Amino acid sequence: MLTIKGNAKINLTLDVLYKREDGFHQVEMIMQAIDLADELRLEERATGNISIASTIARLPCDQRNLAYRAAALIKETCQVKSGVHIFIDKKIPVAAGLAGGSTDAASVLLGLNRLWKLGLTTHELEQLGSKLGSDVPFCIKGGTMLATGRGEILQSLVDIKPCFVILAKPSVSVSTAWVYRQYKSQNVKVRPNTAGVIASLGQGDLVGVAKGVCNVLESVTIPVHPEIKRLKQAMMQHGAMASLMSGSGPTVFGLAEDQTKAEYIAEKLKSQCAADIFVTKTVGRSEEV
Ligand SMILES: C[C@](O)(CO)[C@H](O)COP(=O)(O)OP(=O)(O)OC[C@H]1O[C@@H](n2ccc(N)nc2=O)[C@H](O)[C@@H]1O
Ligand SMILES: Nc1ncnc2c1ncn2[C@@H]1O[C@H](COP(=O)(O)OP(=O)(O)OP(=O)(O)O)[C@@H](O)[C@H]1O
Repeated sequence: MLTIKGNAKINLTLDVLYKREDGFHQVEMIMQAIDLADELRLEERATGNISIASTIARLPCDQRNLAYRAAALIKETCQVKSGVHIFIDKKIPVAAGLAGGSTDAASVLLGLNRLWKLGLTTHELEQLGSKLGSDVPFCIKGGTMLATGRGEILQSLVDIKPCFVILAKPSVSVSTAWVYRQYKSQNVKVRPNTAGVIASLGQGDLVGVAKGVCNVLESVTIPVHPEIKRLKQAMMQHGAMASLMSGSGPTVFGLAEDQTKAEYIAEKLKSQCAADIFVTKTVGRSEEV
């Protein structure tokens, strides 16, 4: 038996460069692991079957679950006879822009590599992960990364100066595929200065990072769900250093230098906004096991 934690992510920047021939969009984004995490328990099964159970009733337990697909892929690739039962203690909101499914898939790849003693390198696990979804390779690596290509090509950046993260998840769900389909570059008013944010990270300049956060997918999701804009404004009004929609949305994150401030902002949001509110913090690569 093995237990493993899968961290959620936020996008500090997200730029879409162009639509590719394969239908995906070429992106450039700075991704950050956060401490909000699902916990997965993996138990080997001699029967050879893969099964899934979770704390969320509406999550599918078959091939539609990314964790199931990850187990099936690594089992087939490495010709493993054993099966596995996967229990997912779900803490990350679903369809929220926080890579909940992707991080479960990453945890299954990392966990089964250990449980089944397969000896795959991190790079090999990333390659398998990219077959499951664009965010999966980042979820395998964590920390602070520049992601390019369709999101699967990673370059380590200097870890963000540790800070607190307030998350506000409105009750709507957003489909990532739909958001990319609707994306039109002419509707984007401000694009991220990715190089500038990377320079701020390198200098340990959290204020510079906060000033630079920017996500072009807001141009699609906010017009349909204006509560995202209201949450962003409320975060700033109560003293967040920055606020932004994560990924394709709808979750909004805010950054705060200290825990007291983060909890103050969270309390204000809880009393004023219809959203699930969490306080968490950034996780650097060096802090991971
Ligand atoms: C929005 C982000 O979460 C930001 O980190 C990612 O770009 C999306 O990553 P993901 O959920 O792992 O996405 P995937 O499962 O690979 O793709 C879901 C759908 O989103 C669209 N998609 C995704 C990534 C990308 N670079 N271009 C796209 O157009 C594709 O239509 C795809 O069918
Ligand atoms: N293990 C899983 N956890 C959460 N969702 C899953 C899982 N497996 C499959 N799904 C499905 O994937 C869809 C997207 O959920 P997920 O939580 O991964 O979205 P997301 O946070 O927006 O992802 P991303 O930020 O990578 O685009 C949901 O409709 C859900 O039913």
